[in-house]
Amino acid sequence: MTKGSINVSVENIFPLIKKFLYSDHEIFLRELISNGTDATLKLKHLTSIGESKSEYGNPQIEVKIDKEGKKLHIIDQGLGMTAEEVEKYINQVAFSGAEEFLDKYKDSAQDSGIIGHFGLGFYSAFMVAEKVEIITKSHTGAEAAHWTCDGSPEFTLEPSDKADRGTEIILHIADDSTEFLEEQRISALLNKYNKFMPIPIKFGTKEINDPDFTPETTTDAEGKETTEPHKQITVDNIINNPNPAWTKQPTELEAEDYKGFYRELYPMQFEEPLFHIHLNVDYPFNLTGILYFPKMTNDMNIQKDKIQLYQNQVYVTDNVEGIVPEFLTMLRGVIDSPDIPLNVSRSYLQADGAVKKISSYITRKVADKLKSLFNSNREDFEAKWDDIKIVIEYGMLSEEKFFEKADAFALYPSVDGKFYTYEELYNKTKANQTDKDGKLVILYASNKDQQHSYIEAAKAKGYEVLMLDSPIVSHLIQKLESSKENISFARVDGDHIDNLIKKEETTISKLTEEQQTTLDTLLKEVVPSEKFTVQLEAMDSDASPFIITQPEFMRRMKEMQQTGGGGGMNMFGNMPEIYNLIVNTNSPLVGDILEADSKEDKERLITQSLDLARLSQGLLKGEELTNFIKRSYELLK
Ligand SMILES: Nc1ncnc2c1ncn2[C@@H]1O[C@H](COP(=O)(O)OP(=O)(O)OP(=O)(O)O)[C@@H](O)[C@H]1O
Repeated sequence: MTKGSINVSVENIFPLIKKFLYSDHEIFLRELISNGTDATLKLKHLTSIGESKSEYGNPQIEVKIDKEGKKLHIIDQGLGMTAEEVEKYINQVAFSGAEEFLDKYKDSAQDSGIIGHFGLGFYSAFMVAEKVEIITKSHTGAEAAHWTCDGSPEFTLEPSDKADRGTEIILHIADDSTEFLEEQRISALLNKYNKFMPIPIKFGTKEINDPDFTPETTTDAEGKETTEPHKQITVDNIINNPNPAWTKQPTELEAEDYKGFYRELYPMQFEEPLFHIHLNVDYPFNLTGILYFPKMTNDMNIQKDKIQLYQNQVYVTDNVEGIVPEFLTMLRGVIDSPDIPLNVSRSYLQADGAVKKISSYITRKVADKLKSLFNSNREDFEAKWDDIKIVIEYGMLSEEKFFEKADAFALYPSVDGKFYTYEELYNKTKANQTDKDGKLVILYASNKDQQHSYIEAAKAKGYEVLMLDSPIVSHLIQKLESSKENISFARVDGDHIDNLIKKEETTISKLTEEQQTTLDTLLKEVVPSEKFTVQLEAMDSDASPFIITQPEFMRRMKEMQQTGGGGGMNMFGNMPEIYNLIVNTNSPLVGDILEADSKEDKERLITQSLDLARLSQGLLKGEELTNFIKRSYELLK
């Protein structure tokens, strides 16, 4: 037996490991299973190139709980270690790794974004164990070795009679970590970290129906049929799928396979994804993965953190911030890359060149996929638009490259259910909706019911009205206005239609200057000035007499503030709601107001008309609405 002291400068490293890695104790299992997987894959490689005489076979990794003995076993059939290798890799190399890790992250240990992202390896076992044993037999056939360490720098190393190739790690679970002797806890951990690892992982056994057994049906004397019960057999409970869909080539997979994998990833999700994007690149970095577009609501916040990040099929995190462009964090799926540095902070990640390349590759790939979906089946794409627009619009706002590419597939639906690309929209509206200054005005609505009368007024002029209702639409409009030449967007209820798209011809007012002054004075007496800015306009005589509008600029700034961004524009959020009241001086009703006999009658007509205008904008509520209805009944008498 060899006794020795692990060569460390810290007197006793284990309490430190425990203390600093407190929040992430559970990762020990992932680390040990990863080591077993590495050892197995290394052996596979050696046997394939003839460097090992050992028979590779069908190796698996077994996790076993010994509740009474308070032990947890992790057993692999990988290449194993000789006593010299244990001495070298465990006593010297691994330990210096652990020591270095602690040295580096002692101060930032609170940042659990760092901890748990590898680097600690074998010694993470001491986070949960008071004593650890390694019993290992090398594939070379050398005598097996038995290493024991109780958490102090002292260890023992002696020969063992282990006959079969591979390594068994035995953790004597510490009193404060007995949760790791619970089957459910281990099962949940395996499911979280090891669900897609490349070597089968056995955790206990399970009963299944024997697939080779066909139950016989017998008929008794009375003609009654009885079928034998199914025969149950006990099989290994393999907790992982060693060949998940993303590790395969897209050509090997059918649509059904992608859907199946989605269900495997999100067993609690009953809705099917809309479509998938298979990522597969090996130069200048390695990355595979499958991203899914789920059905999306207009709520942007609740759906993040669904993309899982793996490194060589080992689960790392579901926080892919910085690696996946933000707008795509609303998607689901997996990304697997050995090239993403994991034991560094998030801010470093964002500055890392390789990571930036990965992020822009993903953006490009998503844009290409969307374009091809649009080109190959436009009808289907249009049908899905409502569910995907939030991601696309958000992407257009946040990634310039995506904005450029999205021109080919971003859609602008009309209130009549037609869908235009930007180019189509431009060509369709250019002739009719260009104003006298040569600017194209694109009209839109956000609510078909509320803005019905305004939409109708625009349509009566032959204008096209878009239906734009996602929460970030004001940001998107702002972006489009600044990137496209000579266009502006106007919501249909922003002003009277003739003011939204100003043409040369002006309608002449029927009222004299004097009558207009009288009207203006009258209106100002009745209409509360803190709520409405009165504006006299000579319009078609059959257009509405009173119209309430909200200026585009003000409304948009307020909306942008509500959905974030907008820098220091907080002032808009605090501004009271103020509307324009447009009075059509050519309307017969306005003539009637001027000619009414008494001042009382004049005021009554104004109040009634104002209330009707407010009603059509959904602004008449509460007591004012009650009074309006009362007054209207009076008029009918
Ligand atoms: N189950 C095992 N079978 C064979 N060798 C092993 C096994 N576990 C550990 N080793 C050896 O011990 C070394 C140190 O392991 P450790 O987990 O500390 O670091 P690592 O696996 O090299 O890196 P990482 O920090 O990413 O885990 C390994 O590189 C390997 O040579």
